[in-house]
Amino acid sequence: MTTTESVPAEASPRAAASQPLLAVDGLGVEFQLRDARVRAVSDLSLTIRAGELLAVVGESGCGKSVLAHALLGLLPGNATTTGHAVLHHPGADPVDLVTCGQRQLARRVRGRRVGLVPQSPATALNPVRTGRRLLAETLRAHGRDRADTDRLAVDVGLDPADLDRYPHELSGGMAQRLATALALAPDPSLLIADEPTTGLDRPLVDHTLDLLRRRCDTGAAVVLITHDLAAARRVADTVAVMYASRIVEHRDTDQLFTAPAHPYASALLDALPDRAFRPVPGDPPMLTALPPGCAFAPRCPRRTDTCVDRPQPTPVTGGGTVACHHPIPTGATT
Ligand SMILES: Nc1ncnc2c1ncn2[C@@H]1O[C@H](COP(=O)(O)OP(=O)(O)OP(=O)(O)O)[C@@H](O)[C@H]1O
Ligand code: NI
Repeated sequence: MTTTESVPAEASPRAAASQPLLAVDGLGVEFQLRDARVRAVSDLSLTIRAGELLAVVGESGCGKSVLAHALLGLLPGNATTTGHAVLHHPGADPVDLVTCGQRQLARRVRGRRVGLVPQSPATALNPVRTGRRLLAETLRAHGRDRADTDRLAVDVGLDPADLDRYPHELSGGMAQRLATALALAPDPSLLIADEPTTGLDRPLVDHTLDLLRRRCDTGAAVVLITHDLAAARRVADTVAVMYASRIVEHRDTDQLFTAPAHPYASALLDALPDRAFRPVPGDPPMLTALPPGCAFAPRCPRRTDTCVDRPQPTPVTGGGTVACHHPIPTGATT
């Protein structure tokens, strides 16, 4: 804790939840291909607070993983990133993750203040080291006790004996849990978990989700990227719904699930087995040829001529934002 902090570090998680940790403003990512440009993230703005678990949901290819990689400076050379993503940290200067450069990201941010559970962990693990060695090295690099390896394994639902295996000896689900343990080892203030429950059976899915929730309850923040809307509902405080590179709705979890405002969010919820179990009609657009207006309009039952203009995110009664010319009335009173 520093004397300049207005909220004491030992404040309750509820109090900590008022501190902005990451402020993303106008983030854009474009990939240059030989004969086309892929617009993977467009004008994306959001704030994540300490103690908050934000779920990012949306159909395959809408830009969720690119968003994660942009925040960590992990995009390939054909990517151009614009906008800002300012990470605040008690007792340290804020860092703009978009403009600060690879050196700062590597030395001060990646795997320290911000941890990533990658979407395909099996390929991200060093093949010539056992899980125990990978974990012990990460712990030591961050000044933590190597003996914590077993505790971290148990935390993520891994049998400590499995830490003595090499990555190729791990099942997909085991590699997934090891990747989560590696991301947690430095005790990051922000954890970005990209589909962290892939390959896990239901009890381990719930175990992982509860682990992420507990991290937030002790003051860290988590971005959970997931296809699993039930998972988002179980643990997230807020949900950002992405469609074709943009956030189209960002609301409190209960409010979104009770009364979605964007027709796409509503269609996603209707696809759930315990609701209408009806897939979202039509296909998402190519990110190489996004329309100038609302990208969902061709699939949208509420579209009108107005939708040829791009809708901007606007506040929803009761909190949050929706980017739609014809949002579904949410019924909220204040
Ligand atoms: N290096 C790259 N070069 C060109 N296009 C890319 C590159 N990486 C990703 N893309 C494109 O960016 C878009 C967004 O990809 P992204 O991986 O973020 O989707 P996603 O929402 O994470 O999907 P999923 O749910 O399947 O993981 C896709 O159209 C993808 O093809
Ligand atoms: Ni992805």
